[in-house]
Amino acid sequence: MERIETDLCIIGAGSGGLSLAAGAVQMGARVVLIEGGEMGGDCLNYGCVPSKALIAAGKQAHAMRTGRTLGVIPVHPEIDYAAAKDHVRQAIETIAPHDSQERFEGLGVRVIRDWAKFLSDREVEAGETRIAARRFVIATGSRPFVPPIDGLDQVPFLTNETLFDLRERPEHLLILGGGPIGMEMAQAHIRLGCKVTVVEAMKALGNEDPEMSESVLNWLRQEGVEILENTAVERVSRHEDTITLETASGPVRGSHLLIAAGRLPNAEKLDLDRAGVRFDRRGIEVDSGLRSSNRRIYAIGDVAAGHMRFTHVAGYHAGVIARSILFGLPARAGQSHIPYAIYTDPELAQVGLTEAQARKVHGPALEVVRFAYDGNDRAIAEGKTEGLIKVMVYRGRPVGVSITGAQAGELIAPWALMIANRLKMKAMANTVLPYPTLAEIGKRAAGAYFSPRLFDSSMVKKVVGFVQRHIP
Ligand SMILES: Cc1cc2nc3c(=O)[nH]c(=O)nc-3n(C[C@H](O)[C@H](O)[C@H](O)COP(=O)(O)OP(=O)(O)OC[C@H]3O[C@@H](n4cnc5c(N)ncnc54)[C@H](O)[C@@H]3O)c2cc1C
Ligand SMILES: NC(=O)c1ccc[n+]([C@@H]2O[C@H](COP(=O)([O-])OP(=O)(O)OC[C@H]3O[C@@H](n4cnc5c(N)ncnc54)[C@H](O)[C@@H]3O)[C@@H](O)[C@H]2O)c1
Repeated sequence: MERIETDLCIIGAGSGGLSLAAGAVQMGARVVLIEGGEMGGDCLNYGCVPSKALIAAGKQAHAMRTGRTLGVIPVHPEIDYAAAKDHVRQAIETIAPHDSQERFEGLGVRVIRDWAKFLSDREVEAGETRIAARRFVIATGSRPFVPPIDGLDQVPFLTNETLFDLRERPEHLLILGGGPIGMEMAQAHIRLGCKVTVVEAMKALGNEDPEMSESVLNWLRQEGVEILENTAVERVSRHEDTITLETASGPVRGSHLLIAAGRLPNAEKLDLDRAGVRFDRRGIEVDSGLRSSNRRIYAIGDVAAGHMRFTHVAGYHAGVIARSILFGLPARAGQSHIPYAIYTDPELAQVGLTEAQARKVHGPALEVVRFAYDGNDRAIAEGKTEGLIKVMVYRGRPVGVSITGAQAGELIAPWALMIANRLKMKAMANTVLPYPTLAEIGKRAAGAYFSPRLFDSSMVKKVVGFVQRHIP
């Protein structure tokens, strides 16, 4: 048994753990990084990267089937599903060196490839190594939640951990769960020539502003995705090549089943009770500085309870605790400035409060300004006029922005900057943007905020009248 003493021991080499390890070692800390599975975690191997690569393949197929309004005669593309998966693999392999053991060892990190568990609040064991550290960081991520449905254990099903290895094209993909994973994969698969049915127990994209999610769901339905909402699955069975989901409104049949019903934190196997770290089904309990119930042990990313589960959040958490661990400075992780996007087509992006949340917090003083894509020249030129931005403004500052439409994930960026830096709406209105760009949609929303103040104001009219009459 090898024994190591170090400044910082990080468990999990995914989005959070890798960011922290790279930063900490380059700032002079001795760092041990423990990874039991694949370097790069969920995002690289089973999440963001493969899903976005498959979405790109679907987009390409969709472009070939559409375009008549632009004068391009649509064709029926021949889909090679296995080759699309080759593209997925290629994308992962291209990015993998950046997250690799070799790269981190090159930076000076001691990387241990095994599963870690706590022996006490000062010591962790991983395979044949015991690590004592001044601080521990748990960055073990999450895994798919598989609901306890009668018969499911007898039926082969896919999750995000196996879907991207599937090489035969599903004839009819059933998706249990209409969250971001379910809807992104539904659209990618319908575009790659599968039939797709989503069965959602409550409301699909139910965490989003309903006006925004409805627009995305309508689009998906138009493309042929069947979305059954408020539909509970009572039993699952398989007969030969057919999987059947029994629901109150009748059976739903398909050839493959993807479970996308939410996530569970990877916490149980860490023997956290030995370290005095409290956790529950939502994850490891953390304070505003991401410290667990044991102040020497932090939790970041998907495993931290109550925080949004995104790659950029895990990276942000790494930055927050680096300040506290490396410099002993106070640091807290906020949520109100965190943007995200759902990469359906059209995309859905959000930062800060939705309209309903903002109305609850700010009451009648809240102003909501809107601008539709069909008023943007670039959107018209490209035939992408489906979409909307809504900006929730309180006392001259945006407190939330929702966008659906082409490139919503890109268009949310300046609003994330505005909210993170508490900029006022005039910062957006004062910005000059190139014409014709979709980015002007944001500026037009800021214009919609100022227009009534400028154009409906008797004071403004008086001042202008005075200047015109009296100033030579
Ligand atoms: C299909 C899908 C699509 C997604 N798309 C996006 C997207 O487009 N944009 C976005 O921002 N987010 C997306 N996400 C979410 C994103 O992947 C996660 O939020 C992110 O990976 C969380 O990072 P993390 O560091 O907390 O965990 P992970 O990246 O999952 O890393 C955790 C690591 O810890 C390791 N580990 C676990 N237990 C132990 C142990 N006991 N010992 C040693 N190692 C251990 C695991 O093997 C894993 O490698 C997606 C997720 C999925 C599933
Ligand atoms: N673009 C992105 O950034 C992106 C993409 C994919 C995933 N993610 C991350 O991964 C996380 C997980 O995504 P997800 O879609 O699995 O989770 P989710 O929790 O957002 O959605 C799961 C859905 O499944 C439904 N559900 C649960 N049990 C069910 C059942 N028995 N039958 C039918 N429906 C059921 C829920 O009502 C919910 O709508 C997200 O929260 C997000 O943070 C991000």
